[in-house]
Amino acid sequence: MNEFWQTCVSRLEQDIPPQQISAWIRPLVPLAYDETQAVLRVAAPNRFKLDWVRKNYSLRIEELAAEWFHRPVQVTFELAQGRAGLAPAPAPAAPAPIPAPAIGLLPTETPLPAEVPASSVFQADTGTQHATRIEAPTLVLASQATGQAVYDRSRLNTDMTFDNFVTGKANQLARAAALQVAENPGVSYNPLFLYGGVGLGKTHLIHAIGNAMVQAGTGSKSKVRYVHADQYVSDVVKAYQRKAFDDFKRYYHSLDLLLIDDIQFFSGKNRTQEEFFYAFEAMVAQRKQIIITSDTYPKELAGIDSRLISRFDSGLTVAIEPPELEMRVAILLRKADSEGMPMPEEVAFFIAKHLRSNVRELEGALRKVLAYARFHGRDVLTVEMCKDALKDLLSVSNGQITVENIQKTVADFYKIKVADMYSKRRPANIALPRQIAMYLAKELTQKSLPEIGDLFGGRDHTTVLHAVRKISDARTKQTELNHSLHVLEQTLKG
Ligand SMILES: Nc1ncnc2c1ncn2[C@@H]1O[C@H](COP(=O)(O)OP(=O)(O)OP(=O)(O)O)[C@@H](O)[C@H]1O
Repeated sequence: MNEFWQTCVSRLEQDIPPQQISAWIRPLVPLAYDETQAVLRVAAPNRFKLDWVRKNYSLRIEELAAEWFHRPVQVTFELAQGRAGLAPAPAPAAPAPIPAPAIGLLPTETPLPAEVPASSVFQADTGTQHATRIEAPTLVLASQATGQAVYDRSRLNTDMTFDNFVTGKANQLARAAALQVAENPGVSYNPLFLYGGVGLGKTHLIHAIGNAMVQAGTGSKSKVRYVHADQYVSDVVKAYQRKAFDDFKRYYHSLDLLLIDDIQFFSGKNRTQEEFFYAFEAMVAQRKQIIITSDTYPKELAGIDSRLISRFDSGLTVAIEPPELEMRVAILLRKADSEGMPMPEEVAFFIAKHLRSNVRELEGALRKVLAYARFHGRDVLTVEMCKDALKDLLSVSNGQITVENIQKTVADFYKIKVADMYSKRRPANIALPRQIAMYLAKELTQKSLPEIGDLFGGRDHTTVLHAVRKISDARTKQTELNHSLHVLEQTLKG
């Protein structure tokens, strides 16, 4: 069941932008598949998400389920027990106090996509006087009382702060740099460039900087802007369509703080890169702070103009690495606490020992354990309960380094599908990670070359040998590759 769900989410990721995946798909929890009725039950964390997902994604999920289970499948959605669970990860921008009505600057004039009915974009938060629109594609805050919609222009997620950012060896440098920048924007490190694998806290940290600046009064909310690179690209497209580049430039060049997430999405988008280059130059010249995140360090970014790469590297570049065991435990304890269900240390150690790759994965596991506990009416978490709640996850990560672990970890790291590890496809962005996974399989497991070949879609042992030689040779010559391998080995060894 969980295997189906993981595959289903990866397939949806190919069709749906990442922010919408985070907002709508990740918060869903597959509950059960009834084989006799061919019914798949899926839980949504609240009524709004439930309605939205049912309307917009149920057909696609049914198609994927039919493909997986080899028969027509009906998907039913229900509210998660007690509407419990962690906030979706990463959470969409959080409700904030309603600011004074804003006159839309270009990015706030983004029309709703055609399929979004105006009546459904506001989610009433029972008992409160505000409503929140969730990522479709921009965040809107509205006062229900007055019916007056205003945009939160900063797009800051107020849930992501320094206070709730757990620190350890893996991220202490990044956090120190982020704090320094929040205290001295525009003068200490400009730009600050944070890079690291998926789900390691880059987005969290840049929101924390924005929130700290707004709170300290060093950045007025209207002059701080968080933007995902995808959104920036779409703002450029809209400026194009409306011949509104002057507005676009005026808006971006006037910011005090620009937080731009996942810059690797600029790859191959030349006009976007050009506009960003001008914004960058204008802001840095005026000592306005820019903070960038990416899945890799500047020189490794593919499809990005070398002028930009050299600018990215001109401030401070810091890595966030996968969390070590103690940090994973600390994160679990902290997050379980904030969910009102304290976790005994032995339970946190048990989960952390088995799930090593990133914080988002830990949050997912915690969500499952909490949902399981609530469903079974338990108020104390135990290791036995975790074994049951996480059995699908644990069978993949059973504490030992297996070829399956390696394939999943490498696929996550390079953002490709696990299925690509066995497929016959050979584009370079897949072939290299696959060779790396073969190399690690040889290094870190007892498997023979033919056994490894079998586990990689029935490849010949000479193919594996070639990959092992190639990667071990390349790592002695390429510092970047060596660094990536080091991170992967660390993740796998926990
Ligand atoms: N050190 C940490 N302490 C507390 N929570 C964390 C920490 N690191 C990450 N998280 C949480 O893990 C989730 C994923 O983090 P985040 O979205 O910041 O990752 P990311 O590095 O930006 O990933 P991606 O590259 O996939 O966008 C978030 O809910 C975030 O709050």
